Amino acid sequence: MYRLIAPAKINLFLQIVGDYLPDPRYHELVMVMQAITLADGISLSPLSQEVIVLTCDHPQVPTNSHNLAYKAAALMQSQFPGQGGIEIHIDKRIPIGAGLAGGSADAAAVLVGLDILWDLGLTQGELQGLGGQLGADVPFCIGGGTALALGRGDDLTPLPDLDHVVLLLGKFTNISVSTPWAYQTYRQTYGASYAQTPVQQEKKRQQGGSRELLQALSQKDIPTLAQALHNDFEAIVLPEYPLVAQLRQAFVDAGAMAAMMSGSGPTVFAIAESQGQAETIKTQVQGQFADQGLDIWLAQTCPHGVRLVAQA
Ligand SMILES: C[C@](O)(CO)[C@H](O)COP(=O)(O)OP(=O)(O)OC[C@H]1O[C@@H](n2ccc(N)nc2=O)[C@H](O)[C@@H]1O
Ligand SMILES: Nc1ncnc2c1ncn2[C@@H]1O[C@H](COP(=O)(O)OP(=O)(O)OP(=O)(O)O)[C@@H](O)[C@H]1O
Repeated sequence: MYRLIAPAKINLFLQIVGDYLPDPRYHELVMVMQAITLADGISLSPLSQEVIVLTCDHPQVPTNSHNLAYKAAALMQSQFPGQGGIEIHIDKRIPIGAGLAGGSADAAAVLVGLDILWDLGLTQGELQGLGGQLGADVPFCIGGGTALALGRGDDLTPLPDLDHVVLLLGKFTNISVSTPWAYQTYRQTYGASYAQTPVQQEKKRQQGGSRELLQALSQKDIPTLAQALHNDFEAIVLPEYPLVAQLRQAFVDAGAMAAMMSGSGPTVFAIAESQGQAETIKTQVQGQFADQGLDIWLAQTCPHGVRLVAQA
């Protein structure tokens, strides 16, 4: 049995530039993505029959072919036939529909795990190419760390690692945001202002503010990086979910360097100066939203993606 961990991600920067020119169903993005220590556990066991059996300890996660981890196994079976079947178990720790790429992380873990189990010797680039067939976030989840993500979000350039920056993550139990809804709503609201040509897109990228964040990152200047956090989705998610906006402000009022929504939301992450300060902020903010179903996790930035942790 092979056991892997599948780190979640947050978006330190997320700019929607316009339509993704080869395929206008997608959006052209500028993102800085960051793996974090909050991670799912994935167990893989070979089966002699060419079947896929998937179980998960979370009732809301589908255990059929709608599960992204199942899709990853089916893709690997189609690309590399004759390797037998696989039993997958997911210990779900990443909140669902949270903007943390929970499904994408699990899919990435299945790709990496089957590459090892079947001794395929695939390169990271080949694994990321397979991941891109499953979803835009999957390629990043394979290698993790810190990366600039352009195009659909799967054109990745590794960036200097952020060393164990202390984070708080906050999500209301009864609020989940569908990523397709977020993009559709963004397009309905702002589509008229999309950059239409490659020249306009490049100008928008240059003026979007990512340069300041990338400079702070290269200098490991966390306070400046904190002020350069950005997420275009906030403009449509925060008005729809005022509690999320209040949570973002509460983290800052309690002393966090900065707070920002991750991905299409609704998780809000905040940067703390230390583990101790994070504990204090957590207690204070938890008290402010008592009885409103707020979960808060402590985590850190993580320099890697999927990792094999045990082999039995
Ligand atoms: C919001 C982010 O999580 C930020 O990291 C990602 O952009 C979303 O990545 P993801 O969930 O893996 O997205 P996919 O599963 O590939 O696509 C889901 C839907 O999101 C929209 N989508 C996704 C990525 C992208 N660059 N433009 C889009 O418009 C498309 O309508 C697509 O049908
Ligand atoms: N392995 C999985 N784990 C969690 N959800 C999954 C999985 N496979 C499929 N899903 C479905 O995907 C939907 C989105 O879940 P997920 O946790 O990936 O959202 P997310 O974190 O917002 O993703 P992203 O940040 O990539 O937009 C869920 O409603 C669930 O039905």
